Amino acid sequence: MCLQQPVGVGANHASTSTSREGEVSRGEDLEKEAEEWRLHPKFEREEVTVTRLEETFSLIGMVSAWLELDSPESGIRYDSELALRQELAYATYLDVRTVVLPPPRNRAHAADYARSINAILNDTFGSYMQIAIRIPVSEVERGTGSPSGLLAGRECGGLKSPQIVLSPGSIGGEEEEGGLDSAWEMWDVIRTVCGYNARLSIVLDLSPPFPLRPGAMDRWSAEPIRHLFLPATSFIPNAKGYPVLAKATQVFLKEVMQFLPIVILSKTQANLHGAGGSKGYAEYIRFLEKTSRPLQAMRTEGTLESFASTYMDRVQAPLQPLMDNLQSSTYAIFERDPVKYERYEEAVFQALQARGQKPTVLCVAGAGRGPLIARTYKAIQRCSLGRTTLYAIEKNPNALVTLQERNTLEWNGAVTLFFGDMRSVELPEKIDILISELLGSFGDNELSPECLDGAQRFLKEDGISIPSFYTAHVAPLSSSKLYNEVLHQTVGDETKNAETPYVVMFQATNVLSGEGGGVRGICGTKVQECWSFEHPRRDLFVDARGLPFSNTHNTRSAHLTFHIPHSGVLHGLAGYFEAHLYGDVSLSIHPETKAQKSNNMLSWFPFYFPLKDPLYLPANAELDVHLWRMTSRQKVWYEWYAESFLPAPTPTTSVMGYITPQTPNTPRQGSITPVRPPRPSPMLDASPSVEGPASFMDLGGGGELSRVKIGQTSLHNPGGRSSWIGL
Ligand SMILES: C[S@@+](CC[C@H](N)C(=O)[O-])C[C@H]1O[C@@H](n2cnc3c(N)ncnc32)[C@H](O)[C@@H]1O
Repeated sequence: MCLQQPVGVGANHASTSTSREGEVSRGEDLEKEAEEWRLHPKFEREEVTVTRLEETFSLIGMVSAWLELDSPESGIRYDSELALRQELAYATYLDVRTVVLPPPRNRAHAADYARSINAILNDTFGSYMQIAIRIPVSEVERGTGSPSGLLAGRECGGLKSPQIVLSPGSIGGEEEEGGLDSAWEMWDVIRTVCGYNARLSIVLDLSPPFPLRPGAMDRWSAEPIRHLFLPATSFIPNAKGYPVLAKATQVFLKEVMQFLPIVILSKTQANLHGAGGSKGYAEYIRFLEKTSRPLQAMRTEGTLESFASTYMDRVQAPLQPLMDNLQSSTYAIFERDPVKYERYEEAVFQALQARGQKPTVLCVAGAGRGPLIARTYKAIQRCSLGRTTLYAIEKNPNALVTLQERNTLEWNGAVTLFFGDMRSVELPEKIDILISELLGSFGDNELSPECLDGAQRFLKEDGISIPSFYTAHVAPLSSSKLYNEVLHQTVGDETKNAETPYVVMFQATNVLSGEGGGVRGICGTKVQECWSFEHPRRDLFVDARGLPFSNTHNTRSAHLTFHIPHSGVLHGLAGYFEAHLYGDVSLSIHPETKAQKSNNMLSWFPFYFPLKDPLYLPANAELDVHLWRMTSRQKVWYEWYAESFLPAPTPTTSVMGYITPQTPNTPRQGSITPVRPPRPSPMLDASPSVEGPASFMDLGGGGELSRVKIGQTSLHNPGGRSSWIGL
């Protein structure tokens, strides 16, 4: 929907007539015409490229590229917004569902651009229309700064590669460094001002140059990318002259293909490459699609990705198997896991083997529909060692019926079933091996610690628990999709929803933390351990029945510090667990160990602690995360809170060892004078050479750094007011 520039836009730039009089009169005419247009905007037939409904099915409308919603001149901004409304009204008339807007170009006026978009999103017209903002990933080329805000991308259809223009001094005089993150920052301003409106998305413009800094593109995977814009100029010829993409662009594209974006190719008819013709570009994109690992994993049966493909980025309330009685269909989903039960069988097998010929009493606590009994039974048969006795406990009366049936049909009555809560049921004798699977996505969130504390009284002195040990882990997460999901739920109020942890199969997310100690060298790893639980616990004070007096020993707290190498927005915390079953057998959903410990295990999606309000984190920030596991007599709950800091020189510290340049007022050349190290810039993204403690030296420092606080979240879920797990 390419329009000519209406008279109103830029009319106050005026003309170059030869005579002064003519100039004045032409100026007046233009102004009058502009006023008429402002009052009643309308198109002439020859100003539009489509007119009929039949032409607009699946059409993506390209809004005129000359619109300057972020012009430094308020008149141009005003007229641009009017012209945009005119185009969108016409697009709505023709039922166009998606329109692409030209990129913001002027960081200093990104808020103006954002305000206009927000006003338009809140207008009644086009309420089904997706507004896609074209965002170029290419970094600012030094020296292109111009206050005019419009250097490129003016031509119709916006096929020219847009550039970002920084107004002089727009980012606190740090133009050079600020440019690195400008495109993302402008997008961040727009979506924040627009309240994370679900109708707003990104057309990621991959026009060259493609950013090569490590981690520079990661942040885009946490944003709503619905389209990719790929001009033929992004391609390079391969040895035979066919168009291909450079390695870094290929890697990025293969990764984002899991979001199923629409790829918009342009200039394919321009004969820029020797072979392949105009179809060569699309054929190459299809080839990348076929070799995209995440996409193919989603399409291959038996993988976690294919199992979870309909759950991607959907927040779900965690199960509460202690408080609720699960449905048969829920158990059936667990039982599809090809890995978890195999791991348990192996753990029981190893534990039995370690006991040799000794008679062994085993108990499966929380047996559900019996898959762990079946695997324990198999492990016993595989061992064919000494005499064994097998008990099972289940508190869900409905599942007990299935257990009774299976015991008769499959296990020849070899299992003695007990109905009730493992914290109160009595067994006829002490046992050697206690097998349970009461783990949640965060390890302890389905109250395995409390249940097993109650069941450990069955264990003999040297008895073992499978699992024996588990740990909870977190990482700071960015995802506008998840933020939206939590915000726009149909049930519950906003506070309650934002103070509830969820289970989510992450897709459009980005872990913001980096490895390495950060600028001050004190930060932990990318994903950090919060706490652990061990079973059985021999140090508990117990009553006459063998039950703990209180549950205070199961409270936990964690204070973790993360290094944030690239600027980003924190929307929540990702949670994971690792569990040691027995011997060398473990389970894990920790992103760095899951492939090695329990690859393709389907039973657990990661945990997600949302934030009520997003927290902006500049590059090189430190994020302190506080997490608490709290308990009362009736319930267990989590509280969470985060603070952000920037490394800064200690105010009183002066550092010896810098050779100052000679000026009339400084001592003779080569003398050593105390100077204060320059502040590491929040605008300068960390590169591999600036991630460790030594990096500060690279930044020109060398002195002690403390830190200044720059932000915080509220305390989430105090007293378990919004979410808790019933005991
Ligand atoms: C996560 S399911 C696991 C079921 C089955 N073991 C499996 O792996 O598929 C946990 C089971 O433990 C049961 N359960 C939870 N807490 C219990 C308790 N305190 N006493 C007895 N059963 C319990 C639940 O009813 C549920 O059947």
